[in-house]
Amino acid sequence: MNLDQLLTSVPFYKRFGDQETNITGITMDSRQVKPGDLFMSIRGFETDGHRYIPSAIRNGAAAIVAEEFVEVDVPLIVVSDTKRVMAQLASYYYDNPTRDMHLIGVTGTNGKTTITYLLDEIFTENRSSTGVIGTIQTKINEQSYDVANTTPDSVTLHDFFHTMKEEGVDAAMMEVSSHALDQGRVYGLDFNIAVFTNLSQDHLDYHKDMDDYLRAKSLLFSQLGNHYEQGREKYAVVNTDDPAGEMLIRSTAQPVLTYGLEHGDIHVRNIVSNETGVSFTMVTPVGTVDISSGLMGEFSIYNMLAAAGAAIASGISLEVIARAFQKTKGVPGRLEPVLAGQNYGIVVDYAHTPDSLKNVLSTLRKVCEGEVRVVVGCGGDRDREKRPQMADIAMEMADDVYFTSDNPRSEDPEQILDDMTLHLSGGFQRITDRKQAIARAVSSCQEKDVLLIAGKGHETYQEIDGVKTDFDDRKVAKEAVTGRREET
Ligand SMILES: CC(=O)N[C@H]1[C@@H](OP(=O)(O)OP(=O)(O)OC[C@H]2O[C@@H](n3ccc(=O)[nH]c3=O)[C@H](O)[C@@H]2O)O[C@H](CO)[C@@H](O)[C@@H]1O[C@H](C)C(=O)N[C@@H](C)C(=O)N[C@H](CCC(=O)O)C(=O)O
Ligand SMILES: Nc1ncnc2c1ncn2[C@@H]1O[C@H](COP(=O)(O)OP(=O)(O)OP(=O)(O)O)[C@@H](O)[C@H]1O
Ligand SMILES: N[C@H](CCC[C@H](N)C(=O)O)C(=O)O
Ligand SMILES: [Mg+2]
Repeated sequence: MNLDQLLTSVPFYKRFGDQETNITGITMDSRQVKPGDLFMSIRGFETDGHRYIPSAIRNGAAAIVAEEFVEVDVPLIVVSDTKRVMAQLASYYYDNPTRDMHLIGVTGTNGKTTITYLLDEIFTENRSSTGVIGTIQTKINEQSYDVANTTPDSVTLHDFFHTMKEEGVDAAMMEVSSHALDQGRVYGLDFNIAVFTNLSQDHLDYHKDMDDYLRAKSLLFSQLGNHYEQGREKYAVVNTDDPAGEMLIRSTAQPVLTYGLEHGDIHVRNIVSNETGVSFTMVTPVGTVDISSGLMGEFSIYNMLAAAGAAIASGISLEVIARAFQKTKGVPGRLEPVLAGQNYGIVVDYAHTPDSLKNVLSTLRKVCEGEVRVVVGCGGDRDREKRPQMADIAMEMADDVYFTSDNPRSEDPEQILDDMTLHLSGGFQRITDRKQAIARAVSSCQEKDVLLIAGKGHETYQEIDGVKTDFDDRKVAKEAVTGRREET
């Protein structure tokens, strides 16, 4: 594409060098630059992309976008915010793919992955062709792609949406993290529906405080635009049982569907919750329907209400929604049972925040006839404030606690465990090696106990000292059960 044509998508810029230039790709990483690419210089958290302009040009960059003047012999475009301009350029370059599909964005501290999976199941039940972007994978129809972030950068996103359009996807659901909103990764995407799940302690390594975290979340709702200008049905779907919901409602000009357990446009009656799942009557503005699902716990009802809200706003019938909830197999690594022929329960779950740990432990408490045991750690290079909070929850809610490592990344694992445990007076085991911690916990289990292995869920690695090695809680737990059986 011609550079002049591409630049029509950017309202304000200064151009140096007016030679005719053809652009054959957009990239923000000098190491990925191919001849003909437009190189975006991004000031990041680790380094400054402007430092790599010479290396981008050596790799064949045809033009540079930067936030300051630099002497180069290819066209230079100077703008005030390269991250957001990158999103505008990517939208134009990939022919605004999200304008041609139904796009649902889900934000909130917990439940995003689960809700996008439920929406995928609902839209598939409705015979749509679907695309999903999130923590576990990007999925376009049946094809799966690996992802480095829950919400990728704007070029990767537009590339995915372009592929979705080519593959005939008509409904896409994506997780929108607060980091992505803050960094403009989703800027320029044309969302039809924005969903809010809940707000609780996390990411205070990144956001200044909880208000700052909520402000980032609110960008998804202000981005929904103006209903009348767009001429397209757009909705916000908001959990009003969460106090943060009100602020998000004020952030959007679009109509809002609220949900909550007892109050809200969508709410429930007659909840039955046990070890086989939940059932309830769902009351909605378009009618009432009985729901029965194998998903466990009150928090799963919230996730179903959020997904139902987005589906109802998309015009999908209650019958289709109920059928999808009935059929759902759940999400990998979310309350996933480990079945190795043992007479006690083992569950792997991605709870890595205080609120999610509390929810999962309280769900297991209600169904466990024996002792509840937990193996849990906290991630390195992430929110330090949540560490003692998660430890307190484990101590209060479980009968037997094993503190261990969960992706220490560049941090000293002992320091993380100190943050979790130094304020405690005992009554727990501290085993830094996660495999050993799981083996010890498994060896303590008696008939009818339940062991929760929390924090890593679907992850298949452990990152120590910046190096990722294979590690899958589900496999390690199975091996521990087998090992215990062979010992006896
Ligand atoms: C802290 C953070 O959010 N970092 C994100 C950010 O990278 P960064 O700003 O640190 O980039 P940087 O390393 O400083 O580099 C700056 C620029 O120089 C460029 N560069 C760098 C080196 C070089 O040789 N050449 C070169 O061109 C880089 O490509 C980049 O454009 O922008 C990148 C592209 O979008 C992200 O991949 C990266 O996510 C990192 C990997 C990360 O761990 N992020 C986490 C905190 C995150 O975003 N998590 C949320 C989910 C959280 C949740 O919901 O639980 C997510 O959406 O994934
Ligand atoms: N609505 C909810 N409220 C509280 N906790 C929840 C809720 N839904 C799921 N959880 C808990 O949070 C964990 C993560 O769920 P899920 O992966 O759906 O959330 P997420 O928002 O995508 O997380 P991430 O921010 O890591 O992408 C689950 O394993 C479960 O323990
Ligand atoms: N998206 C989350 C994942 C946390 C998962 C947990 N296993 C950890 O490594 O902290 C984050 O990056 O904060
Ligand atoms: Mg997720």
